[in-house]
Amino acid sequence: MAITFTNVSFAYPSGWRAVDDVSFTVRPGERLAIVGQNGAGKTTTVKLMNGLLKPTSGTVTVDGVTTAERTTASIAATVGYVFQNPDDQIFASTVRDELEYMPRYRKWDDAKRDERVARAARLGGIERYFDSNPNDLPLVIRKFVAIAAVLVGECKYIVLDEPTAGLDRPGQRRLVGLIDQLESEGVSVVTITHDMRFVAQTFTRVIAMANRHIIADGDCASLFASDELLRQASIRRPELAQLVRDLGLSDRAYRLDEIAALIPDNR
Ligand SMILES: Nc1ncnc2c1ncn2[C@@H]1O[C@H](COP(=O)(O)OP(=O)(O)OP(=O)(O)O)[C@@H](O)[C@H]1O
Repeated sequence: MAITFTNVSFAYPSGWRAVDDVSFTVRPGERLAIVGQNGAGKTTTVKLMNGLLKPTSGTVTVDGVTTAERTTASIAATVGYVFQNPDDQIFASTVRDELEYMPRYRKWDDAKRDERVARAARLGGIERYFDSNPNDLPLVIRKFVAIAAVLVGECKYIVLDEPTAGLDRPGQRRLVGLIDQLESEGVSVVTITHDMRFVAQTFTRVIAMANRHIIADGDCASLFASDELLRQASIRRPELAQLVRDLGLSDRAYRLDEIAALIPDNR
């Protein structure tokens, strides 16, 4: 059980090759951040995961079945995709209708619908907005409506495109809590992000992309330790990692607890 890319390339109809010979696997319950310069191919890569795009060459399999043989709607039951801009996703005139769309489409019975909708709304912290028109809600809440609408489904893999963009601190905390909860349930979370603080706090595995290719796939410490990889991917090292490096304490520490342990006790 996994999402597996094997030598995947993708060219848009214009002929522009956006992803070139990419191979990697996303395992159940894993959390993975995909980072890299603008135009590196990150969004194209995650759209290949849920069949929004199909490879031009190579194969993408979801739990053993190639996406080329499945409809996007059927893959979406396994791989959920939350758009960067909630307004590209939300279409219903109340939050309740938005969350109940999928159960209706899948013809779930009322008990299952109510249970899944209530859970998703609780995870997204949006219960009190059920009867609101999403257009009347602030961006932070709309982002959680979009996430909750995907969580209603029983996806084993969830893709979040730039989830922290536009989020305030409480929103970021809620997002991290939600990712923790999904991990505990064995759901994989794949995130595209430019927010290196979020990556450092929330992810252990990170894929860096540059110029259509994967240039690194491993732990955050290894990526943050390499000036060359950061340069190629146009990524800035998180402030804490840079600070401990400048102080000569460590090349690999980047989390507060690790850094605290490195500081000599001067009392
Ligand atoms: N529909 C399209 N038709 C043609 N080219 C496209 C299309 N969508 C994206 N591209 C091009 O493919 C390349 C990769 O785009 P992609 O959106 O995957 O990059 P990205 O890494 O997600 O970038 P960003 O961080 O800016 O979102 C870019 O050069 C982009 O201009």
